Amino acid sequence: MGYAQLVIGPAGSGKSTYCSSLHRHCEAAGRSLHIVNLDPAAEQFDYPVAMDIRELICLDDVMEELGMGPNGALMYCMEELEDNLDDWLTDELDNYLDDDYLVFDCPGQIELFSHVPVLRNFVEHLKSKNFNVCVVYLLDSQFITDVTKFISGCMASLSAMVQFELPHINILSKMDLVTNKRDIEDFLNPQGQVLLSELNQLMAPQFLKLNKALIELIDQYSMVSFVPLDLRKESSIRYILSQIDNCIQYGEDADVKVKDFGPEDIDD
Ligand SMILES: Nc1nc2c(ncn2[C@@H]2O[C@H](COP(=O)(O)OP(=O)(O)OP(=O)(O)O)[C@@H](O)[C@H]2O)c(=O)[nH]1
Ligand SMILES: [Mg+2]
Repeated sequence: MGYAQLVIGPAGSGKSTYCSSLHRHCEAAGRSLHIVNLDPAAEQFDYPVAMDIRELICLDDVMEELGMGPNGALMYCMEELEDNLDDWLTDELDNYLDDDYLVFDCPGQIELFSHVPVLRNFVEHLKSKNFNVCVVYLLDSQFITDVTKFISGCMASLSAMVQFELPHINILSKMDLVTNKRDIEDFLNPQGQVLLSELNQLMAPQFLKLNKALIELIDQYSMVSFVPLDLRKESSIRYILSQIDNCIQYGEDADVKVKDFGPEDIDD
């Protein structure tokens, strides 16, 4: 059994920074973790790159040879990845053993986690190789200063939840930049009714029904829960990692192996 995090979220939400902080944290804790670059446009890394999509395909080559712009070329590269799941990815994964923990640092193009099936198929491939996968969705706390922005962030995360159908953790990144904590606190564990009344106050009366439907949708998917990430605090990273480990049952198998079931453990 392998373990994996798929780190996604809008452009600039802090995915690569999170990956490098996680790597540093695990290194200090003596825990092995490998970060994989899935962004063909990335140029600099603060973490050792264990696997790199740029070994498969180079964004600049695609732009030059096919005359594409940066976004079109990126989608082309990701489709190339999809076409190479059975060879390139499988060969690369063969370098890792049972119990290895991989973290995939993804590009931030939102279409990759809303409707384009590349990453979904990528994850299916990982699952077929016996990986337990958790989606880690990062949202920049700087954009969550009012309820309308919060709702749009939730809806983007929700579309990823629906697309991947995997254990899913929402992270509010860059908490060090939040000066007024009260602005954010309302959104970490918000109450549906409170959000609804704020939304109704901000929007024209013809949106009342839509607002109610949106909040109900978010409530029903248990979406209204974000874990704050403050990279200055080791405890914050540790907490998030423990939540993710829990989702993908990392460490639990080991416990089962060492537990010695005696007759007293058997239910009558
Ligand atoms: N203050 C602060 N800045 C951060 C934090 N995380 C990321 N940043 C900054 O935000 C910018 C984007 O961070 P990245 O980690 O590159 O974001 P990304 O999601 O990987 O971006 P793309 O790969 O382009 O989608 C960089 O300038 C980072 O230095 C944080 O926790 N606090
Ligand atoms: Mg990045």
